[in-house]
Amino acid sequence: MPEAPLDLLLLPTWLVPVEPAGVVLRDHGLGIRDGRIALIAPRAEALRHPVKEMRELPQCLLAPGLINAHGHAAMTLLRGIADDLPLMTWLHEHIWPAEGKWVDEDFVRDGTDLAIAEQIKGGVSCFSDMYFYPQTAAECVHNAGVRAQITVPVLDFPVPGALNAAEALRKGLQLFDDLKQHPRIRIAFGPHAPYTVSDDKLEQIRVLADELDAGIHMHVHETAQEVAEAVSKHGERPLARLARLGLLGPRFQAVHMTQIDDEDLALLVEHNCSIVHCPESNLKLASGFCPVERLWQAGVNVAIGTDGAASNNDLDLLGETRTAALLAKAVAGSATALNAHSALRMATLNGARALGLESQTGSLELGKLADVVAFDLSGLAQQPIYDPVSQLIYASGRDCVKHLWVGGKQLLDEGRLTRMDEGELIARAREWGARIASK
Ligand SMILES: CSC[C@H]1O[C@@H](n2cnc3c(O)ncnc32)[C@H](O)[C@@H]1O
Ligand SMILES: [Zn+2]
Repeated sequence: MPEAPLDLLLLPTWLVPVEPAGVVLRDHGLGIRDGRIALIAPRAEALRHPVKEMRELPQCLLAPGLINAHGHAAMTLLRGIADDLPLMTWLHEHIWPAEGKWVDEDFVRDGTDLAIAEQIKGGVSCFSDMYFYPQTAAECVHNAGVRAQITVPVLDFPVPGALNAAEALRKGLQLFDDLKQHPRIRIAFGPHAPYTVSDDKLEQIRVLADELDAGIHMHVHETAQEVAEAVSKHGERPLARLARLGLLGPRFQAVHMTQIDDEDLALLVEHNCSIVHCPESNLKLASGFCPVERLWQAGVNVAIGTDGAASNNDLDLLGETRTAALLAKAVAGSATALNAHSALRMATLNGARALGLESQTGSLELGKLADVVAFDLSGLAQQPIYDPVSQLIYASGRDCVKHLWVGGKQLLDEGRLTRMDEGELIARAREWGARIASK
């Protein structure tokens, strides 16, 4: 049988598979067939394969698409509405009142589309979302062609789209059912935080997540205040409470974790949990510092997230990765902490692992989905190039993102969105901005 032709052969100057770690392949080709990576070979060998389409990518670094492991997509429409405030003031006095007033299905649709477009332009092939009207966010993901974990938000009080936790879970279970075969969307549970979800609901979520083999994604230990209040009210740290309730395990995604004592670390290791580190949101809200190097040394999987655009204020995962690499050194008091290759791994394969997708995406390996980003390193500010990964993490901005494929489908071509109308997205966002600012 003659070999079936590749659908697409990409020929970059550098190919960084992420797995194996630390490898940079020069002058190699990556072939895609049926949405998956079908070939990685030296250029001359790759060119001997039959191909339908070939793309030369001179001075480009080809890497796995970036994975934004925590965000609130539709909050793009609240970008800059309440800056320079600590978490609880920001949330109680500004964000929750604004969400109560403005968030409906149209808000979520327009805000999520804007977030998806911003992320595609920033090289993100997959993101995690925790927001209201998850069914609407799922529709946006479906239409845009990206990959996502959509979480079902659960809180003890009424929120947009659900009068109570029971309604949120009922609608969430319907979403699980509707999307269980979706090739790009994975549904998970999103209990908001230990201070907003009571034990009975957490226990219910544990049972459902076990039954459905689903992820549990939650803000945990975001600030020292959260931990101190829990200890003074209940005599227990929030992570210890979650362990007692049986929530911790390999499907548990603890977002933030700026406060980690020895017992917390032991729990994270014992239960093989993932952490989602959101350094810029933590810096801007002065929430604290996640001890990334300590976690890394202990073998805990650490992924990266931007958090929402109202606390970051962008969805720039490449920038976030640079911040993470720099901050890890300052927090560890060691310049060797989190080097550029490890930082890129956090932004790709570790994100995939946190979301339970590591067998499918997060690295450029044969058989994996073709979620691939091409960064253009030909610019003046990136010269000379000793190590292209160092140049990407420490010397490049998201303007160098040139192409993005998700499952082999091109969503960004020469920096332009292929499926979304940028002008229309901007117009819709401006309309929301004008409406919200006028009230
Ligand atoms: C369950 S829907 C999401 C809910 O979370 C709020 N939120 C956004 N960022 C944060 C954060 O850093 N900590 C806690 N809560 C946050 C968002 O505004 C929604 O209300
Ligand atoms: Zn968040």
